Amino acid sequence: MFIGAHEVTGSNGQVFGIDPATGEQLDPAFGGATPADLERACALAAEAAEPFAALAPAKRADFLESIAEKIMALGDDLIVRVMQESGLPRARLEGERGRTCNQLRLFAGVLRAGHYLDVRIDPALPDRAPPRPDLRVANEAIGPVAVFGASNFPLAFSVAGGDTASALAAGCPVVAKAHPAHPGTSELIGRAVRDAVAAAGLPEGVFSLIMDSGHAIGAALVADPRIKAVGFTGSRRGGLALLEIARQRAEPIPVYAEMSSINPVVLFPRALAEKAEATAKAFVGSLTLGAGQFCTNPGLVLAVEGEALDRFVIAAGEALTTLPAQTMLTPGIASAYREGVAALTGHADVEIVARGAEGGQHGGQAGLFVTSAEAFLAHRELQDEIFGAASLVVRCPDLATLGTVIDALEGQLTAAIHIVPADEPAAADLLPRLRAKVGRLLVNGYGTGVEVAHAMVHGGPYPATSDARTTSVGSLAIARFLRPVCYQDMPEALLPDALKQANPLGVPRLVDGAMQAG
Ligand SMILES: NC(=O)C1=CN([C@@H]2O[C@H](COP(=O)(O)OP(=O)(O)OC[C@H]3O[C@@H](n4cnc5c(N)ncnc54)[C@H](OP(=O)(O)O)[C@@H]3O)[C@@H](O)[C@H]2O)C=CC1
Ligand SMILES: O=C(O)CCC(=O)C(=O)O
Repeated sequence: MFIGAHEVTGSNGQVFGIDPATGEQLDPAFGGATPADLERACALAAEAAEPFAALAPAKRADFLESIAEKIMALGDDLIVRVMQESGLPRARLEGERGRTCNQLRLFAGVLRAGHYLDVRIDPALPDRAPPRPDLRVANEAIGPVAVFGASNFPLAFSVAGGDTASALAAGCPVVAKAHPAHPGTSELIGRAVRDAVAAAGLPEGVFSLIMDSGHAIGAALVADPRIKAVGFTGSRRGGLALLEIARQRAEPIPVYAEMSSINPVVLFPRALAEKAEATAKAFVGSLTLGAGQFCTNPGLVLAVEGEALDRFVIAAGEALTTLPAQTMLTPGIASAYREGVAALTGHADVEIVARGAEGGQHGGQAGLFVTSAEAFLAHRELQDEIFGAASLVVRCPDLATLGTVIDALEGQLTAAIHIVPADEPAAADLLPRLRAKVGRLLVNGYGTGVEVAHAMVHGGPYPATSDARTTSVGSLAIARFLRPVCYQDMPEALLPDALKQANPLGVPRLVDGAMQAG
């Protein structure tokens, strides 16, 4: 672990990585944090909060870029360890490393551009009746943030992933809790961040990495009064547990939890008639990407029954049958997947369309299933997330019933519609109902492979996330860790640089309601 600058082997139980391909326990043993380790990490984070928040944005940008450089400098040692701990293939992990570093660089750009500060100045109007005071507002860091690394993206959603990058960009110290599925990866990345903190001459409490051999330390981290927000990606049960801890604190805090989503894909009739087979092939590619271990995985297909949907189902089934099983991330995730699929196959109203090949100790065998709209509407459990490469096709008698199915859905990260121009009137009717459910609507594609960009939303209504107003991917993610602070009639010398009259940071500002470039 890294408790500030210090390398610490915890003495509170042990955490081992497991090679999911073989089930073999990987050396070395990592030690779990003691309450004293956690206390020190939180105390250091609290000490670092003010100086880190006050650091010039351009310096924080340099720091984020330096983390990216240090991650790249880990070279193949990093990739080899992540492969061992996750069972994910090299090409995917090299891509994920690139995404992780680009995410850090994206936030460096955000800091240099300055829009994130959302500076607004309403100059005093002393002659108005009543007089208006001088009002200046800018976003400021919320304080230390707890980040829970996700199992399924050991780099891009983990120790130096999107939550950490956006919190550090906002000027918030981070106490990261490693996911126990990849302790070795977490140590390597943690060292890169710790070294970047030292190289930038920042207070050591800007970053700590803790391990937990059970739930107690993670829970105590969320409960610690010095922590002001939490970032989490994982199960609904885990996210809700952390939300409950945060709610019961003397000072409740926001928990930004990204949890479960089945990402409906709506196949409109004309598109289905024109391109059922090609759509099915692309669908199976997205469904089985990374053994289906994406929260953006297309777990639900909605369409009007008929010959065109039959063609889609047959083509998707044929594509899926030929696929080998893929090693899942952990023994626990593989068995949860098998249980989820068993519940579906045992359901009286669900038919099996096709299964992929079996294989491997923790192999995920892909599956495609079909049910009726009537059964889907009657059985709420049919929309539970099955984390892995399983999807359910819901045959609807008509578009009106398809709309009713959409209305019955829980909140989702994404929904995809497949259309040709002749479907647009029907799509226009259903879009408002879909929009009410999701954070991102996409056309003729699938939600897997989220672009890290300024206009991305990786969020959505509960249970996709705990706060539909936010995103965990893309530059808007920084907003989760900022809060507006207004200065009224503050003397120039006491104002933060972002709000000084001469605009020393050169940031864009809304002055008396008019936008001024930086
Ligand atoms: N939709 C999605 O994006 C994802 C969904 N999942 C789902 O989650 C299941 C389990 O996967 P996993 O990644 O381990 O997700 P979990 O939600 O179980 O765990 C994620 C992190 O939260 C911690 N945690 C969970 N519950 C608590 C608690 N009550 N108190 C304190 N800390 C807690 C875990 O710690 P520890 O493990 O040490 O207990 C871990 O660090 C999968 O089978 C899948 O169903 C998983 C990943 C992504
Ligand atoms: O699809 C992606 O690229 C990201 C998916 C994701 O956020 C997740 O699985 O947790």
